[in-house]
Amino acid sequence: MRINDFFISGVLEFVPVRIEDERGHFSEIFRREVFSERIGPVDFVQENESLSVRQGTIRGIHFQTAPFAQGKLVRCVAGAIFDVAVDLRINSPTFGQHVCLELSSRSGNQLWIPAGFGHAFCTLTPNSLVSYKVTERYSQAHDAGVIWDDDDIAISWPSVADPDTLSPKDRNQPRLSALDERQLF
Ligand SMILES: Cc1cn([C@H]2C[C@H](O)[C@@H](COP(=O)(O)OP(=O)(O)O[C@H]3O[C@H](C)C(=O)[C@H](O)[C@H]3O)O2)c(=O)[nH]c1=O
Repeated sequence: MRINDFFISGVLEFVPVRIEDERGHFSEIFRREVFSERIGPVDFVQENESLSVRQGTIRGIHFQTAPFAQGKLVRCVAGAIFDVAVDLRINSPTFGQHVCLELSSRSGNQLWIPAGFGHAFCTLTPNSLVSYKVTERYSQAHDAGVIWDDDDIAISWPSVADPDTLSPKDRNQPRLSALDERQLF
């Protein structure tokens, strides 16, 4: 497992080893001891899957507020996505800054996004299937977000990004500057 870090502390890329043979490949996509050596003890309590049939589908920027803030281990099982993690930790020196990374079924890479971050992605292919483990269960009452094209966060979305694909919820997310500190981490 190769592990890469970024300029924002806590966010990591995991790239599992693929053992190829004439049938295809085998890969250990998660082994707790490898993960906890680097991240510390985490308990994944739920795993999600989302299929986006259209290239350019934008989902997010989402997070859950305390006490249901989620760490997420994200991978793209089919297709490819432009994945984004936004630092929403109030006291972080990189507050409001983001990491973006292509996740794809071809590379098998994964992004670890700690609690305290917003998460969003844009699909780069049709029928992109995203699977992610989370460290807290879903709580609709704690589901929150920031608008995808927030000026202060200033994500350079890929040219295929299509705002027409936004869910009604995502069309109406608040700007980062409009969020009350109690809604953040
Ligand atoms: C997240 C979630 C949603 N739902 C229900 C709520 C809605 O009825 C339906 C679709 O939810 P939503 O529109 O929030 O799905 P996405 O737009 O894919 O949101 C996700 O995408 C971004 C990128 C994320 O990182 C979050 O995990 C998550 O918010 O699934 C559940 O039943 N359980 C859940 O854990």
